[in-house]
Amino acid sequence: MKMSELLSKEDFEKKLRDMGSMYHIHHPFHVRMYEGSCTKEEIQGWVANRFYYQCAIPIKDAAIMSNNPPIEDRRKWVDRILDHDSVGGGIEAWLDLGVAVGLKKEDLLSHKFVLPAVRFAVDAYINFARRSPWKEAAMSSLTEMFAPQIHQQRLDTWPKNYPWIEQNGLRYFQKRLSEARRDVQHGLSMTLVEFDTVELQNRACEILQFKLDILWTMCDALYLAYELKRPPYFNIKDCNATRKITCD
Ligand SMILES: O=C(O)c1cc(C(=O)O)c2c(n1)C(=O)C(=O)c1cc(C(=O)O)[nH]c1-2
Repeated sequence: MKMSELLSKEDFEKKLRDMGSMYHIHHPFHVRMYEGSCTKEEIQGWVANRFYYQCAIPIKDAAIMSNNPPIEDRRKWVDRILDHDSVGGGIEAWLDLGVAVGLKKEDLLSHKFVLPAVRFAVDAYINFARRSPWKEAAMSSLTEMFAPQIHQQRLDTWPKNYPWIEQNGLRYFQKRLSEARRDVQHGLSMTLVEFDTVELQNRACEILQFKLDILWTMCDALYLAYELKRPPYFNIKDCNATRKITCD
């Protein structure tokens, strides 16, 4: 609901943090994953589809850089790109996760299992970063306020629930715990200072909702394809465009 009065910084932060009640950690697909009810194919489908998001993150961060933030912010933003793109960084760690769950690196890199709705949702994030003023695009990363909990949940439960996954594949989640907290410190302090009218505070909430929608929509696509077994064209005879996971 829209605010009609300017919130204090404390109340504005609380309002943003309260939106964590819509984080994808609560999506039924993630709940099943965390509880240990996912099949190997479901885990593989999630890892392969999420790789498209992983690849998009440094691209959207570069798009934010191209929209001319001040140098102090650019210096911090470079670290975000390196977190993912450097040698041994997030992209490589995610590829290791792929191998740990039984996927081939080349299949991940080809994005051949990526569902159309996942692609559209992730592309919407990149396009938003390209077209928006840098502060709006930067604050859209604030779903990361809620991310350490979801990474920790995986670290705590996957070894017990999915013993077939090689442990070294979980390095990505460990690595993100501190990186996400550092990103949030910067993104949140900027947002609390810069979004300083009632209109801007409402705009910030709208943007955070947009980002929550992207993450939730990705889970919806996974749920439909892997849990309900209704990927696109599932009812079309002999259709080879269903992005069915096929590996052994
Ligand atoms: O595993 C997750 O659920 C999850 C969620 C999010 C997020 O909330 O956007 C990110 C990540 N992971 C992540 O690993 C990551 O590097 C990241 C960067 C960003 C961003 O918007 O800049 N979000 C996320």
